Amino acid sequence: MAFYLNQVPFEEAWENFESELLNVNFFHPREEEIETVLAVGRITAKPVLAHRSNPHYNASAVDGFAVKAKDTFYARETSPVLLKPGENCLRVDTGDLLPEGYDAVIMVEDVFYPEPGVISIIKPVTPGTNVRFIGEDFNEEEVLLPAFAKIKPADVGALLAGGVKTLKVLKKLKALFIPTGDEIVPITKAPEPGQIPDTNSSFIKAVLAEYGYDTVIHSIVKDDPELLYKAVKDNLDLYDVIIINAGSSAGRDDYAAQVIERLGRVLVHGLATKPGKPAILGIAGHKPIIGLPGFPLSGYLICELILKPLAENYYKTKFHDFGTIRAVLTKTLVSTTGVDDFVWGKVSNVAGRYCFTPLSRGASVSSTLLKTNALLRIPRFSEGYKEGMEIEINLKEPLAEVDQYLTVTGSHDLLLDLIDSFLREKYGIKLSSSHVGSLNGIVAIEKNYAKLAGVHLLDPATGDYNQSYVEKRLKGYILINLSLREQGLIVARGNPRKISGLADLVKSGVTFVNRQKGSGTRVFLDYLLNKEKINPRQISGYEREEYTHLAVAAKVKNGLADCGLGIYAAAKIFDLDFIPLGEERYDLLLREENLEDPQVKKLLEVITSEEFKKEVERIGGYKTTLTGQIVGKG
Ligand SMILES: Nc1nc2c(c(=O)[nH]1)N[C@H]1C(S)=C(S)[C@@H](COP(=O)(O)OP(=O)(O)OC[C@H]3O[C@@H](n4cnc5c(N)ncnc54)[C@H](O)[C@@H]3O)O[C@H]1N2
Ligand code: MOO
Repeated sequence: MAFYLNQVPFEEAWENFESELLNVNFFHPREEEIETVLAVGRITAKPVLAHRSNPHYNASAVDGFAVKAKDTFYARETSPVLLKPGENCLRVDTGDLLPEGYDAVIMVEDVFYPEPGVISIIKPVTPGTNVRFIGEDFNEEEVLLPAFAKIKPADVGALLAGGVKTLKVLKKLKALFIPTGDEIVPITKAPEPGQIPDTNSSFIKAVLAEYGYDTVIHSIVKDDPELLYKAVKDNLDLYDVIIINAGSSAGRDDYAAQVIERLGRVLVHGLATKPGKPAILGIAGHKPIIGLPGFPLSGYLICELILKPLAENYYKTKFHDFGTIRAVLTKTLVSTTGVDDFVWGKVSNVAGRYCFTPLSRGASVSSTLLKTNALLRIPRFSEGYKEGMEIEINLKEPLAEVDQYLTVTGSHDLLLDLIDSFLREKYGIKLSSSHVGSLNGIVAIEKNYAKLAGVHLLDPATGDYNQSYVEKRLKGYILINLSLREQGLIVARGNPRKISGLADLVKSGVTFVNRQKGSGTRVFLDYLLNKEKINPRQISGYEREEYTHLAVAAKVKNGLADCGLGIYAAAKIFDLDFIPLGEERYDLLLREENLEDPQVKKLLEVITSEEFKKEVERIGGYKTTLTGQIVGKG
């Protein structure tokens, strides 16, 4: 075996892989003939020549009268030339064949009708006026498309005009995706604890489709080296690329490398990347075999780093490249040297500059895939990047779409999802929210990392909300109320622990799930605990932190905690019981200058609309008496 879980820089690994594939002639074009009408997105294998000229006959370019130019030579306003349709001129329409013997066309609106059966012309025309001659557009045998061109929708029209009904394109790369693992079950089955639904197969197939692969999904192969060996061996001749999913690392049931080695050669096992470390690159029977790490983000990255360039080399074209932009990093990222760290995040435009907010870096976190629109690479010689630095990021969607985002940060509230739906439907604006808690939300507005922040911070000294906290950091700000909302204890349905208030949290056996420090809910809890003279250290689970109301409710629902503090709406969604503890003010904080921002203005239109307020009241646990009103300024 060439390398066993070595850490090879990915460029080096790719170069090694590519040169081995060149040696076995893998990138040699393989072609097939297909119908032009089905060719969009395919890559031409050869130059495509016109089968006929366009136009293929001399045609009138206008509605008018076909004439012989020499007959009009003396036409003047003062001495018009009279012609007789049917005798020395003919009525034609746009696209009609130019009749034999005629060489120009005069538009109907340039002609006068002095008497029936006669037309009068007051300006001469030259031969060819308003005529499209044979081959004016292109001639038979002319090259319409070069080899290795990606066929666009508009190309189809031109090809068909040139009589090209079928053409030679590169055969699509055929990939076989083999999901492996005793714990993996088909997505059609409800997974039992310990079982994992085979989400990778469909996900990676869809990713590969964007790079021009046709992927077939093999049935799930158990962790048995003989079964995996057979699955690969039996299919080696039928596919261009074989992908073995999971079983790539050094676990007891990780057989991918061993199987590849039996059938051919492992070139690389282990990349100096994070995620994606255990990837395997091998060759058997002149075919590339790739061992994809099982975690979704790891597998996705290997698609980007290896399977994408593989296809680009074969098709000699680039796929889904939206380029790079420079953006300000909103959070410090620490990275291990020696490893290229890839971080997915969300980029949006705030106050004329792009801001990049990293998402969770866990390789198994599917929600990162849902939210991301950009990828950052921290090179292996770097220890990371500091918050506030300008960095280069790789876009994963077009810049025009990035510009549609309105960034909201701070505390999480379910109404933000509702606002997002309203904004998308009415104005094509997309809310991009990240949840960092109220205090960090204020910091984000101060640093101009977001246009809005949700805040609900109770000042224990005054009983008022938000203003005193914001004043400490910001000048020129505005607080606009989003809603008054009920906070309380979220407990299991039927309240089996008989919890009636905070005092019950210290009862023996009662477990609690908390919100993160800096969140408004946490401040509220600590305020109440202090008021009731309850020692937080006596609460079992006080140290367990979640980032959203829904996450707290989900913990209670799943029996992982007996109760948590959160809003009524979260309890309702999970069909849990709720013990109200008080009403709080949830406001949106923004810089005064952003009040005139077009996206912010639309958001204010949404939240002040009756339609929105009605929807909010329907959810329950919210009051809209102050919604949309300026409740603080400074
Ligand atoms: N001792 C070591 N342990 C691990 C190492 C290591 O170097 N030494 N590397 C870690 C890294 S990094 C990764 S990434 C994973 C990769 O593991 P495998 O490729 O061997 O995959 P499995 O362990 O079989 O599965 C991991 C995980 O992937 C998910 N999975 C697998 N198949 C599917 C599928 N078809 N659909 C959805 N999800 C799937 C699943 O969550 C598995 O639990 O190894 C670390 N360990
Ligand atoms: O490659 Mo693993 O993906 O770092 O988690």
